[in-house]
Amino acid sequence: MKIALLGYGKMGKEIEQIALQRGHEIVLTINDTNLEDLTIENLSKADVAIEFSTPSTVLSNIDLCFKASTPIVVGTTGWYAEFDKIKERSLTEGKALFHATNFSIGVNITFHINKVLAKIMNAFPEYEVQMEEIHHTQKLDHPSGTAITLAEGVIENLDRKQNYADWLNDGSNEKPEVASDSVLIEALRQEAVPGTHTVSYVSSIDRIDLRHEAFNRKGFATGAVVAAEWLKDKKGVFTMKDMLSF
Ligand SMILES: NC(=O)C1=CN([C@@H]2O[C@H](COP(=O)(O)OP(=O)(O)OC[C@H]3O[C@@H](n4cnc5c(N)ncnc54)[C@H](OP(=O)(O)O)[C@@H]3O)[C@@H](O)[C@H]2O)C=CC1
Ligand SMILES: O=C(O)C1=N[C@H](C(=O)O)C[C@H](O)C1
Repeated sequence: MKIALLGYGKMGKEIEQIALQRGHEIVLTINDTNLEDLTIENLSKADVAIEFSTPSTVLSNIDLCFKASTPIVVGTTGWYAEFDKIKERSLTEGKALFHATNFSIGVNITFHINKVLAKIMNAFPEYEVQMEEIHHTQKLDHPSGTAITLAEGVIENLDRKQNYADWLNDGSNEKPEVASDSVLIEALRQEAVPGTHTVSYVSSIDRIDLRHEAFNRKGFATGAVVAAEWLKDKKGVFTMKDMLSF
């Protein structure tokens, strides 16, 4: 396949390596220094675009891919408040969009277990649920997209939780008080951490942790390339659970 990489930073470069290993061709790479190449004409030459840029640039990149009718795989996080509008436009205009807050298989297994665990915990009100995400210091958004997906999995399945609260713990602020129906997500920023997520249930006598730790970015990048291969020749809006068989 001919692939356009929208965003050629940490993830764009990792995706390039995996895509080349899998026999694909990179026909366009875009970062902040060559935005003049980001045209409908250039995008039309690609079979698929893979978008890992920034929360402030992703929406215009989706728009350009829709105009070029180039299927797009989106890994960028921090834009999901606009998701419903984008989904409706994609469906109305007959475009192809694959989105995921996390493309790694390990995290998607964790998403599934998280939902099952949350359902079980309805019977055990003595446990309080809390969440932690740790990422590298360059990360622009908080809480992470993955943490939001985990929180949504809890909220859908654990009757005593209705929403989540965000706490960027940079050492300068204290743990906030949150309403009893809220899941607190603590975001920590530490040098070079690719992404670690923990969902914890804590009682006065013990603690259960569901934890995923990425050792590097290969899982995210491989998942994005496999999603691009899967998306080819499809129309509609898809995510990992459409592609995975569990
Ligand atoms: N869904 C998933 O599995 C994963 C998602 N992510 C998400 O992917 C995104 C990117 O992460 P990461 O690669 O670590 O970030 P980086 O900061 O390393 O890379 C972002 C890239 O976007 C480029 N860029 C800036 N403006 C534009 C534009 N208008 N169009 C296209 N590219 C542009 C930047 O260029 P320049 O360097 O010149 O500024 C840079 O190359 C983040 O939102 C992150 O949360 C990350 C990992 C996994
Ligand atoms: O910014 C990152 O690096 C990551 N972002 C995604 C997120 O916000 O969940 C996925 C992964 O954790 C790495």
